[in-house]
Amino acid sequence: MSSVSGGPVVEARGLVVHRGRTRVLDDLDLALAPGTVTGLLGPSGCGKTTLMRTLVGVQRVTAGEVLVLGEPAGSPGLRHRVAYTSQNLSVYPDLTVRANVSYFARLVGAGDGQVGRILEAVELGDHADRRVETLSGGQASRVSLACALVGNPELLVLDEPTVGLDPLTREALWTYFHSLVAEGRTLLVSSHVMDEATRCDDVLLMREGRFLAHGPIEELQERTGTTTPEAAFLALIKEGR
Ligand SMILES: Nc1ncnc2c1ncn2[C@@H]1O[C@H](COP(=O)(O)OP(=O)(O)OP(=O)(O)O)[C@@H](O)[C@H]1O
Repeated sequence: MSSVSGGPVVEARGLVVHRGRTRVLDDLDLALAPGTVTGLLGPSGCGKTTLMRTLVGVQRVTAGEVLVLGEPAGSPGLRHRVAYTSQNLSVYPDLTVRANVSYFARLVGAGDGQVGRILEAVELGDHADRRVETLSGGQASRVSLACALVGNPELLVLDEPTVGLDPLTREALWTYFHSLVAEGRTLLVSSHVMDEATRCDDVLLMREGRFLAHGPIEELQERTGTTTPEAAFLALIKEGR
């Protein structure tokens, strides 16, 4: 699936980003392996969204280099190969679920069969003919997700995709994410919920614009002598002081 012959799908070096006067990303190095799901975890305001915006090329970079699938982040050639869902809804509220997803499908040349498959995958098949404005917040955010997924992107950058979801839907979504990984796609998924670390191949623990650690959560727990992602995170903060 990855076009960079086994090399990292995302590679950042010396990445610095300012927002206003704040240095929000502070000299980050990062490599994401193909066919993995990485959890980007850290407290509110630590820079997760800013990092994701940088990877998809919509954030002004102060310094450093970011390559995605071998090309500079935001290159036109990456448009259909990289999908991003933000925390804001990016769909048309007055259109039905199916009309929204079909619209995005046409933009990327995907067929009706793919629209149906995606709607089932995000558990919106039963709501396909409802207007988005009549859905709950969690349902509406899954419409955004379906729109992002419909083009079969190689890299998916998903900002808090499971926020506000009930446990069953959350479970179904993670099952779907793992099926994408099994196909060789690469996912970066942010979350406030530390427990979601256990669903990821690797976690990136972030604090105040820097990475505290990057690796499988089991290894980080072992290294810190802890038994939960939350405790590992707290131990790593103490270690870093
Ligand atoms: N448009 C902006 N102008 C100035 N500063 C900003 C802007 N957007 C975000 N920031 C600041 O950048 C820092 C990182 O914000 P960011 O949204 O990347 O964090 P986050 O980890 O995604 O937070 P959350 O989990 O709450 O979404 C915060 O200190 C925030 O106040």
